Amino acid sequence: MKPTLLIVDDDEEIRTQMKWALTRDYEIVQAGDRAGALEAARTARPAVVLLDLGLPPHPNSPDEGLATLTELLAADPQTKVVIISGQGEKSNALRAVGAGAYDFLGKPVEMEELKLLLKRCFHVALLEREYREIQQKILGESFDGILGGSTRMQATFEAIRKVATVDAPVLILGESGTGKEMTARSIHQRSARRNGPFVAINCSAIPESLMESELFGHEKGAFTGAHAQRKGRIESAHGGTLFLDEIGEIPPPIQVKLLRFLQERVIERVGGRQEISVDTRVLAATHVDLKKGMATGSFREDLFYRLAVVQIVLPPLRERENDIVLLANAFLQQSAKETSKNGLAFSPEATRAILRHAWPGNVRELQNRVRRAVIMGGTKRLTAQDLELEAAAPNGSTLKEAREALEREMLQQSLRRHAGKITAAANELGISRPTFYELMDKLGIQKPEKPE
Ligand SMILES: Nc1ncnc2c1ncn2[C@@H]1O[C@H](COP(=O)(O)OP(=O)(O)OP(=O)(O)O)[C@@H](O)[C@H]1O
Repeated sequence: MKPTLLIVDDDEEIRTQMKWALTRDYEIVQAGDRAGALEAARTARPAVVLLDLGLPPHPNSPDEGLATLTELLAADPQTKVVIISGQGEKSNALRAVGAGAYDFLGKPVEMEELKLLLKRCFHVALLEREYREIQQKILGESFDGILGGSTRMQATFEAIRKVATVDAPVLILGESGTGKEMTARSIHQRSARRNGPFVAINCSAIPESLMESELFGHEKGAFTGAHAQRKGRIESAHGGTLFLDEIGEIPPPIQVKLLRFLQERVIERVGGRQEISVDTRVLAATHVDLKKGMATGSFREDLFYRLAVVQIVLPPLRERENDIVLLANAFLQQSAKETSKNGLAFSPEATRAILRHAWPGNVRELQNRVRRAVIMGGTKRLTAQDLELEAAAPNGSTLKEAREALEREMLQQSLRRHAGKITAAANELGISRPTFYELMDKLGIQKPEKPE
C-alpha cells in the first residue's frame, strides 16, 4: 500500500502538477484551504503534508498557512509538514519551522529535490512510528502495573521475579516515589502467599506512642483508652505479607521487639502474656541510608541484617533512560482518558523540559504534574508551563548552545536542500564558503561524502 501524502495549495494547477509527478509513489490527497486541509488530515491521516503558506482568504500573507500548520500539528503532533515558500519568503518558512514544520522548500519546486525530501520525511515518519510501537509494547507489557523499558527497570523486574518465590525478607531501597510499595505488592502477588492478605504500614505516619500497639496489638485494659482487645498489623498479615514502609522510622525499643518477632515468629500483644505465632513474610522499605543510622546507633545492626537478606534497589527516575518520556506519555494517556481529552500530547518544548527536570519526587512527582497539567491545561498540547516546569531554551540551556543548535540545523538543512553543494548552501545562507567551512568545523558537521 502506498503511503498517503496531503498536498495543501490554493492553486489547483500546482496541485495537479504535483499529483502527476508523485502519484506513482504516494496516495495523493488534496486540499485548497485550511478547513479542507484539516478535514483531509482527519480522514486520510497522512504521515506527511506539503503545505503552501499562502492560503485563502489571505493568499499574500503567511498567516493562514501558519494557522493551518499549527492546527495540523495540534491534531496530530507526529505529522511531518513540509512548507513550500515563495521567493523571498525565507523568514516565513523559518517561522514555520520554528512552529513545528519539519522542513521547507523554495518555489519554484524542483521535482527531484521534492521527491528526495519526501522520501526522507516518510522514512523518518515510519521510523518514529515503529519506535513508538515498540515503546508502547514495552509499556503495554507492564510488570504488575510497574512501567519501565529501561535496562535498570528490566533488571528490577528480574529481581522481583527471583525473590517472589522464596520466602525470605526483602529490603526495598529507593528515593521517595520510586515505586517501593508497588514493588512490594508485586512480590506479594507473585508469591505463594498471593491469596493471603497484603498489609502495608507506613512507620513514619504512626506516632511513636501508638506504634507498639499498632504493630503488635493490645489486650483490653493494657493502657488508658484500650477499651477492647485489638489485633495488631503483624497479626493481621497472618498467611500473607507484611510491608513495613519507612522502616528507618521505627524507634529503637520497638526495633528490639520486631527483631524478636523475625527470629522467633511469635508476638505478644501489649498487656498480654500469651505468645501468638504469626506466619507472615516481611518486606521492608526505606528511602534513608540505614547504614548511617547504624553508625549513629539509631538503627540496630542485627535487625538490618535480618531484614536485608535480599535487597532490591529502585533507581531514581532520572537514571531510567527513556522511561521518563515513556512514563510521562503513559500518565498523559491515562489522565486524558479519564478526562475525555482525546488527542492530547506534549509540545516539543514540554518534552524537553521533562527531560531537563531532575525529578526529585521521582515517578510520583511525574504522575502528579502530568495529572494536574491534563486537568488544568489546554485540550490539544500541554506546555512546560502546564507542567509547572521551567521552559527549556531550544535544544540547549544557554544562549550559546541555543544559537549553535539553530546554526547547526540551518547548515544541515541547507546542505540537504543543495545535495551537499557547499557554494549553493553558503549562498543561500548569505555567508562565504570559508565561513561555511569554519562553521561546519565548529559545529561538528560532517563534510558531504562527495564535496564539489
Ligand atoms: N514504574 C512505575 N510505573 C507506573 N507507576 C508508577 C511506577 N513507579 C511508581 N509509580 C506510581 O507512583 C506513585 C508512587 O509509587 P509508590 O508509592 O510505590 O512509591 P514509593 O517509593 O513507595 O513512595 P514513598 O517512598 O513516598 O512511600 C504511585 O502512584 C505509583 O502508582
